[in-house]
Amino acid sequence: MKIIFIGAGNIASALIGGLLRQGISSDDLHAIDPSAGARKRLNKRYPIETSKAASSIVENYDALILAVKPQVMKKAIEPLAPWLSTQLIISVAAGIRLADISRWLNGYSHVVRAMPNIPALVGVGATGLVSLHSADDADQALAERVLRVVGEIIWCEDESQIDAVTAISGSGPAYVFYFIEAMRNAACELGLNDKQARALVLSTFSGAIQLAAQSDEFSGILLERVVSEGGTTAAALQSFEADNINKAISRGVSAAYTRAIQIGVTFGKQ
Ligand SMILES: NC(=O)C1=CN([C@@H]2O[C@H](COP(=O)(O)OP(=O)(O)OC[C@H]3O[C@@H](n4cnc5c(N)ncnc54)[C@H](O)[C@@H]3O)[C@@H](O)[C@H]2O)C=CC1
Ligand SMILES: O=C(O)[C@@H]1CCC=N1
Repeated sequence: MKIIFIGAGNIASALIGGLLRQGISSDDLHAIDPSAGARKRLNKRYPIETSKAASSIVENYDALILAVKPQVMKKAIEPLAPWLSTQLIISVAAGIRLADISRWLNGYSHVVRAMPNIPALVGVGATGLVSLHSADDADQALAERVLRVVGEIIWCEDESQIDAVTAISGSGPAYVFYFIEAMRNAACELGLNDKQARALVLSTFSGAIQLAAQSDEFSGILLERVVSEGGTTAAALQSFEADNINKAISRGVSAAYTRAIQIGVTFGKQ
């Protein structure tokens, strides 16, 4: 399974790191990026070959992962068209729709959209996938093989669901890091030092997540187990409710979803 990345930034780096950690050979990976800085940063961490522009080497790979920003996608992929025959295209860009990618590649049919997330770096990513109707079983099987290496995958039935995946698990690690930072700051305000705060907050997140994953019960029931009437947790939860934190999270996720749709519409007009 030979994979070439178009774009060598944050998500490409997480996927490359994850693939290498899970035993994919560095000889089977390549990254193209016009930025010398991006290539240098990648090569500092991973010993894979890189190039500054697309060339006929694209023909030697089974899958191309498009990992550029949505606004430069058209410009980045148009030069690839002459070297495509049966290779699978996997776009990880937020919003950019399958039909537009196919059109920019002169009607190329082997296209899948994937929305991974950065825990892929440590093999525990979550990826949603959706394919063009014209993509065949072999395309879907290869996309699954590539992304399963770095974590869980789910298939979406229609393309609008991938925008929901983007808002939940694509952007989601940032929401979790935001909550972690807020808890760390709160711990320090209460007099714990930064080392203590980091240890307690990370163990609490990791412990709660493992408990929820290993339990048959909904997280709402697990939450109730922590709450004592008139106790400390109840005091915190009443304060969260008064601040409408639940609604604020829902509004934030909706904003991400709406933005994914806007990105698709705006940049798909090109
Ligand atoms: N960062 C994340 O957690 C996730 C990002 N994504 C998607 O992945 C894409 C990339 O995001 P990041 O890695 O965060 O951005 P980034 O800015 O870190 O990386 C993008 C890279 O593309 C390169 N690039 C620009 N023009 C190019 C061209 N013509 N050919 C090849 N490379 C070119 C840039 O030099 C840069 O290194 C976006 O579309 C984003 O929606 C998807 C899932 C998660
Ligand atoms: O923020 C973004 O647009 C990308 C998509 C999901 C995570 N990062």
